[in-house]
Amino acid sequence: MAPSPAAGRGGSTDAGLTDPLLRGGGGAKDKYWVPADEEEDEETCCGEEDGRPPPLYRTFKVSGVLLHPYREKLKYRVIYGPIWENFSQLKLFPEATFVRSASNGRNTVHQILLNLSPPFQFNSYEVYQTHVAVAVCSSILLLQSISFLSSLNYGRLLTVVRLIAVVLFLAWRMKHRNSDAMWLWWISVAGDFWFGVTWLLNQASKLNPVKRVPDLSLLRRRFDGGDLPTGGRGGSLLPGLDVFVNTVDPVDEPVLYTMNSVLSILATDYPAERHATYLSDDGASLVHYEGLVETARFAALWVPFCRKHRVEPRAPESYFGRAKAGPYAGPAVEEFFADRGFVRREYEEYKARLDALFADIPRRSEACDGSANAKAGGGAKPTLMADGTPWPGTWIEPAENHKKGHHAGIVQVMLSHPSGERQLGTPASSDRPVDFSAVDVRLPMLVYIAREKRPRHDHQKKAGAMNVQLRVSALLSNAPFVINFDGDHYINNSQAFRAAMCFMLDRRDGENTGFVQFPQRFDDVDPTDRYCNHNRVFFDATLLGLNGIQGPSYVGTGCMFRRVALYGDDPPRWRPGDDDDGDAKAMGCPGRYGNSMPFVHTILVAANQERPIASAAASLDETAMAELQKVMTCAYEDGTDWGDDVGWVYDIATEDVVTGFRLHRKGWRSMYCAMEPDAFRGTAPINLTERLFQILRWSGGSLEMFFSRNCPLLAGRRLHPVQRVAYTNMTAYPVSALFVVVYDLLPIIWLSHGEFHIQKPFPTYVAYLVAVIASIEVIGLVEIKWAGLTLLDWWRNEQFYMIGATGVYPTAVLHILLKKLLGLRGVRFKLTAKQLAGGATRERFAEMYDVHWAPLLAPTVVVMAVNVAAIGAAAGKAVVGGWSPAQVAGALAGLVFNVWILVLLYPFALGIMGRWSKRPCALFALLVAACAAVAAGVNDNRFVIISREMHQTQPIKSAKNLKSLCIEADS
Ligand SMILES: O=c1ccn([C@@H]2O[C@H](COP(=O)(O)OP(=O)(O)O[C@H]3O[C@H](CO)[C@@H](O)[C@H](O)[C@H]3O)[C@@H](O)[C@H]2O)c(=O)[nH]1
Ligand SMILES: [Mn+2]
Repeated sequence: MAPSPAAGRGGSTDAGLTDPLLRGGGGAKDKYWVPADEEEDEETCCGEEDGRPPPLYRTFKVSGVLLHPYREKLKYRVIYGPIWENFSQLKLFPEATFVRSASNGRNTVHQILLNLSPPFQFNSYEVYQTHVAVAVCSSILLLQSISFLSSLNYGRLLTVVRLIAVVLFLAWRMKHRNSDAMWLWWISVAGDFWFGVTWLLNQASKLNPVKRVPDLSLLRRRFDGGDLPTGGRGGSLLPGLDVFVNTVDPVDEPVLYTMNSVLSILATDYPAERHATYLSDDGASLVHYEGLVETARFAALWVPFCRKHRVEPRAPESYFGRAKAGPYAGPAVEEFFADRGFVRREYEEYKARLDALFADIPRRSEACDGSANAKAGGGAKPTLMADGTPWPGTWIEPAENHKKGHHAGIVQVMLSHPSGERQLGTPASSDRPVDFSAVDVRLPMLVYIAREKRPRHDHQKKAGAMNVQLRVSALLSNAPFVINFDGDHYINNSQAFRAAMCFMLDRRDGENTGFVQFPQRFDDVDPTDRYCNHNRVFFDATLLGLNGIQGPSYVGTGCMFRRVALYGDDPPRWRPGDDDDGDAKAMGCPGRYGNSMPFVHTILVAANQERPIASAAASLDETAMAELQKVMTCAYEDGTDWGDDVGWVYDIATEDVVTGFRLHRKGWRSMYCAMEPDAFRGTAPINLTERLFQILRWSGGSLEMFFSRNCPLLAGRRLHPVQRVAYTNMTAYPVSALFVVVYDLLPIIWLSHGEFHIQKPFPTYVAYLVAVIASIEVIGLVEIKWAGLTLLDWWRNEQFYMIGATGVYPTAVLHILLKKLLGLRGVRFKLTAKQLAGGATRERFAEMYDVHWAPLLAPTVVVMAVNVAAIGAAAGKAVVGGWSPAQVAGALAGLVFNVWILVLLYPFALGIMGRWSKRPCALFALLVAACAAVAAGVNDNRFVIISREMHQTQPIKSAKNLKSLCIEADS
């Protein structure tokens, strides 16, 4: 049974945090979601009575979409059923007023009036439950008012309608092979066909969106106390979790972000003895190492402070940076302000120490040349650690064995694994006026890793780094689950790990769940999201759609994995035979995993979810250290399956999608987990060029995947058929851009030939186009309704598709062609530089106004120029050309097209204007001037003569017509 709301609030005494609310896109938008019964029916008939644990999450499906404009006051009817034990609970929800109730014997129906004013925020579990009820009742509302559509949502209906329109359109085009240039006609028919097919593929994966909402209070009761035989405090039974954080460069990826990410992980609400954090530093820089030392020290204050006052979010930079703090949730409000003040001052000092590292380390090394210098050999000045010994990683002054791409492997346990018992802190003292005598002050394990790098060895970027983390963590803590973060992503909701565990531990499909993906969310994007960094259509619509099939794809960060799934194990559902032994043998085969026997032994153990983590870490003797060093070497993976069937996948710019795909292909399913407040947040590139390089990497990587052995079309039968369709579309999409570019450049022909028709009869063609394009937009609008998005999200998505399609995607296609035909390198993993959030000194979003020229920008500039020219020429000809009304109409249709392209490319235009883009009217003026210039150019002598002589006697019909007229005029 679903828990009663009371359990949600008071159920757990120890952490009693407000259960974070399950993202619904906020308020009334969720009226489109109803509880799904098919997964639940089993559970509704048999609760705990038959000895099986209740489910840890609930499933919701889209029911239908109200197309009428959003109304603030809606009448809902509420079913009195499993959701509430008692209707009086409704009063917890102040916006609800009771109207009346009626019963038919089976169900009691309550009618309530909800007054939801957007944006509507949920802040307690009870309100969420009401929210669920609202979803239930809105479906009834829909059933009554639009019964015909009750089972078929509008989106699906429209999809069918559009499909028919597209088929008719293509049939009509094939029947009327009539154009001013047949070769172009063929290209455009091929393009239309391709657009139709890819649209259909895309739509297929969105037909059954599903939302799943974890039940955190139930998880707490079952695994943290309450219902447990071990009972209460410290006796958590949650499984172990290894957390991976990746970083490369302390400048391009500011150390402060990375350390905030680490702090938010150390302080998260998960039993300290059950998780361990591994920071992988691909630059092997001393700044990261010493920064982590400082962080471990500061964590001793920060983590207990977060626990004591139940602070959110637990990354100090964003906690102290928030303009408005959330409501106080802890038990010691009287001490809060003093404590906070103290911690804040300490944080400022800690930040200053981090900053100082950039000056201190060079100074330290400068100060003592002499002996250490000579010892190191090679003449280069060594970079010294705090104790005066040379740093084994990269040096400021590069030297053999101490430079980027060439250095030894380093592993260092910064915080060792804590004991399983709660450990209370000390009362306030003079040097630390914060009372921790009632707070558990244990810190989880923290490890620094810099893998070995050798010249002429492909280190496989992020995927390589994570595979090393996987092996090192196996030897140290070997948790059955792992979660990975990019260095700039921090935990924004301390319940996130628990939410993901609800999916992993659920009795229905938990054991077949290979990974749980959270959506990516970003701070510091400009308010209008000029470059579509939030990418909401993908994260909130596409991934929800996939969630209804086999699960969302892996998107690189904020994703929890089952360790054995990464090792290439089969999900239980697909394991051959009854005995797990055969499988176990394959799993333990060293050739596959490399020749570290201690590592191979950890593999079978990793499947055991109940085992507490990290006993090994306590006794790190020399042999253990040697083994750790061994699994970090470049040579370790030679001749093994690492990067292929084991771990994160290599030789591709987007390790993420392909790794998730490999798991899906094995038959694992994945789950999508969105929460309110957002589980994790990171930074996004808001400079146009950085952003374009990012999507170049994504589109190039996708194509590479399509043309590799990981092509979705080649996968076996364990991949769900619709999931296969979705992956095909997800990897082949850049190809469409070739046709988009052709269409966008069509005005060239028109400019050079005068009037030109790609398809005749032209008016019918235009009518079809309008219908086909309009319907796709309407479907898009329906989609944003159920996905809970805004018009702006959708519009930016449209715009950015066009920007990508004009320059980036064709470049990606070119890359892959060169790679396949000439064996050149494919798209590379270029690190996305992160801007430091606008401090007092820096202008906010300064990066957005920086113009970095790159060849990648050129094609889009050409497309813009061509369309501006077309507008100008049309204007010029219309003024002096003496056109017939039919011609003017034709030109107007063309004009609409040109303007549409320009409107879509508008953010790009702003991007290349740099600082001028702060005054967008300048752009408009520029456009008018450009048009006038082109129009004047068109207005050449010949043209004037024709228009003067032939004025109104002979309309110019086509290029040929024009030529003959010229001859006439000349003679
Ligand atoms: O040699 C390398 C290069 C990169 N990284 C790390 O990889 C992460 C992602 O790199 P970033 O430049 O921030 O890429 P984004 O474009 O922001 O990344 C998106 O796209 C990537 C795939 O292209 C995914 O891996 C990421 O998770 C996803 O956020 C960062 O933490 C880096 O530190 C390494 O560890 N080693
Ligand atoms: Mn990133």
